[in-house]
Amino acid sequence: MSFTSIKRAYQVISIALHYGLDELLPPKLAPWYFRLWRLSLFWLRNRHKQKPGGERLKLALQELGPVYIKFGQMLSTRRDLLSDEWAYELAMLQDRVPPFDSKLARQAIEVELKASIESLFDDFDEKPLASASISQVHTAILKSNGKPVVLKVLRPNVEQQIIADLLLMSQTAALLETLLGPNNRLRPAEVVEDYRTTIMGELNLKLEALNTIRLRNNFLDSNALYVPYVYEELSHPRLLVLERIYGIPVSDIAALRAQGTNLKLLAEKGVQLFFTQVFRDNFFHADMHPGNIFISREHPQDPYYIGLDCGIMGTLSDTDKRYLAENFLAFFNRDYRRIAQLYVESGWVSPDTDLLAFEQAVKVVCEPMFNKPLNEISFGHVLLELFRTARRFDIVVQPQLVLLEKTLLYIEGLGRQLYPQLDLWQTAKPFLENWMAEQVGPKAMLRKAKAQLPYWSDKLPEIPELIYDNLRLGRNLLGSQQQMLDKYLRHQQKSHKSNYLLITSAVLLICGTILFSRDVTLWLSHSCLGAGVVFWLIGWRSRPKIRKF
Ligand SMILES: Nc1ncnc2c1ncn2[C@@H]1O[C@H](COP(=O)(O)OP(=O)(O)OP(=O)(O)O)[C@@H](O)[C@H]1O
Repeated sequence: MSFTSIKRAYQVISIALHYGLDELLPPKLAPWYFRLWRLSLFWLRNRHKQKPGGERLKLALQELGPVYIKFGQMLSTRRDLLSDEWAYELAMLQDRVPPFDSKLARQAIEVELKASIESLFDDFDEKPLASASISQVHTAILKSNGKPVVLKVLRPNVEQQIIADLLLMSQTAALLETLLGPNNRLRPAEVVEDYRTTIMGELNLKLEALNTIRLRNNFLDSNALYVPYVYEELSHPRLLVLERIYGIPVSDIAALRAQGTNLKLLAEKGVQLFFTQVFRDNFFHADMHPGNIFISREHPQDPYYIGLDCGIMGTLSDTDKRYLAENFLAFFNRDYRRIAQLYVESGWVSPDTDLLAFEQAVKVVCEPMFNKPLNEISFGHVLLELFRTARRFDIVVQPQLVLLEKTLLYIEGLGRQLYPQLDLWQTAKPFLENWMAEQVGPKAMLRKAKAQLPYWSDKLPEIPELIYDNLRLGRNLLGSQQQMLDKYLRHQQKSHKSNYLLITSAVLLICGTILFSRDVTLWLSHSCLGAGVVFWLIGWRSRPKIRKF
């Protein structure tokens, strides 16, 4: 451990203790040696005793800096692990942080471009447009086409800070894992691993550039989503150059109302967008917080979304998608047995799961939701509750489904904020039903056959040869089977002959012995005994050898 990591570890510990996070640990995690260690750090008192636990955790993460803030934001979506109160507090974490020196930003941009800013851009604004935990955004005009662009550049040394913090986090998680035992519900190591994948993805702006291009291409002809153009040739792992957009932040409802935006249509488009990304494209934006979503200023009667920040994208396997759609449909048909079966069939829970008990548990969580009018039921909460229930039955947590659940919660929250009467089910049901019909109907068979076509056209030339080989193999097999059968029959015949001789020999020997003992004619008894011995010898010699067939 280097001096810097020791210093950071002390800093983390002192902030945690100042907010009394040690007092929030369950007794199992605070054995006597932990309490002794805590007493030895007597000068680090809890200075926020009067505040509730969730708020103390939020404040501590905020003070610990960007990596911990993002961690808290991610944790806030793990409602299967946290109570609602804590999840709510963590969801309020904001990662707006003071900007870093624009000289450093300029330097970093020029290193990536291997050219001076002035040679490629006009009007580079030294004052950042936005400054977040990982990057800072500056505006400029691209010299080559005169179009406004933004330059998103990573903070200096952000990678080293993140790697150091992640190391500390995984060491703490490993310690907690040992203290909690293998069957713990909190799974700290898994949570930290999830986070590592997410944050490391955000550190590579080249990846973000590729994701943005792919999402943009998926929605090129759409009137629901616009994704800014990426200047790929100017984008690098630490720098992203994008078309500048001038939308209204989605959270600014007052501005949206002022320009007469059709909020109902906007909310419905949001839900459709989500389902299109998940079910049609299998590529969904998984960081849909309000800072990343803007609304067009043009034709407010038919508004569209503008999506930014494609650092974290999710995909689902075909099987996951199908089970998910069936899950929603089964839920709205109140078919709880089907839900339980789906969880087992998809492999999300073990095949040994007690289906009846699981079905009952699903019913207990789902049935009360129907006490609400249909337009108040939240898809996100249905999914969340189902995962929570499945957790009791040892669900294997699927990171891609957790991402999806988080995105769904965002979309719903957003939709209801824009248009509180939004009937999610009515908006999504036709989409899901159509999709399901396409997956199982004759159309789906035709599509799957089409998808298999390249494989079969590749294999087709080999087919005659394969048939010939198989026929020859079959003929050889038949031949050898016939031989085995003949051998078996010969063996049986020999065996019968030998048994017959041995039995005759036994009868002659017994008769001979009886005649001899009763002093009946001597030659007769001796002949019987002699014939018995001869029959025995022939029978013994003609018995078949023991062999395997
Ligand atoms: N193409 C763009 N046009 C106009 N403004 C933009 C553009 N891209 C980013 N911004 C502004 O910069 C802000 C931060 O950008 P972005 O969300 O991509 O950064 P980030 O570091 O990934 O932030 P976060 O940590 O919140 O995810 C956005 O909220 C938006 O205000």
